[in-house]
Amino acid sequence: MMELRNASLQLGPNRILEAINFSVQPGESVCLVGPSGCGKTSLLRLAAGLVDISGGSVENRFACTAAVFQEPRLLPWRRMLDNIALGLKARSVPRKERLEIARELADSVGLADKYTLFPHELSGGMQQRVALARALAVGADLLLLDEPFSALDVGLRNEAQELVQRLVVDRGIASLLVTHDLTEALRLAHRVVVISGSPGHIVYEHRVDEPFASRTQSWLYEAAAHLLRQPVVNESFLYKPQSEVA
Ligand SMILES: Nc1ncnc2c1ncn2[C@@H]1O[C@H](COP(=O)(O)OP(=O)(O)OP(=O)(O)O)[C@@H](O)[C@H]1O
Repeated sequence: MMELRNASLQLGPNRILEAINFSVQPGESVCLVGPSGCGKTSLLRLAAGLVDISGGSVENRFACTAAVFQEPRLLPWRRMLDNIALGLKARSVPRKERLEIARELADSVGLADKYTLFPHELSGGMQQRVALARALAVGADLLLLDEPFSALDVGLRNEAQELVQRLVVDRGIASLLVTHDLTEALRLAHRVVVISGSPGHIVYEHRVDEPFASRTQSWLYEAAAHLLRQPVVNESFLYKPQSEVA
């Protein structure tokens, strides 16, 4: 599992996060939601070990953690299949084997006919799917996903959420997903964690007991409306950082 205990983060003069206590269990899908600037990405970076914690502790006992960011961050000079296989190369997996794994993953994210294309020949949604396949290729048991669908339009977003559900959540890969979209969180999470304030802190946690198969569009809207009726959640979504207050 991965656990943050009383974690805080200070970047330069700014106190970004404070008193963060939460964990991700094996196979669990946790979604972090909250208004822009509340520190969701910073929390993910803490979890990924990309920034140093300022107080408290972060412990990651997962065997392999991989991340997918807002931008796909593919290597422009590498073909699609080689981009998926990148992490395997770093782990010295022989070329034949890594291409086999990459092909299988390319197929599972719906890019079977695009093996030899370069990133600039792929649409934004396709590039995002390559990034997801690349993270899955290394056999991660914890995936950190930072708003991977935010740049996609509604139809593609729906498709990408379906992929994450099928390839990550249903396969029992633990995930920590940042989004500012409550319905997206409610669709994919076992647990939704709401962050707000400055410094950012956890204001609400919500376990989602509805089976994934029953989370229809109308259920999602209903569940989001229910969450937004909780005063602390409602306030957090109305919250504006001091810098944005006129
Ligand atoms: N390197 C840094 N130095 C100082 N402050 C930073 C740094 N990186 C981020 N911040 C500040 O930390 C706060 C939280 O930023 P963060 O990107 O984690 O929020 P977020 O909730 O992910 O926002 P969004 O939803 O808009 O992506 C912001 O006020 C931001 O300006």
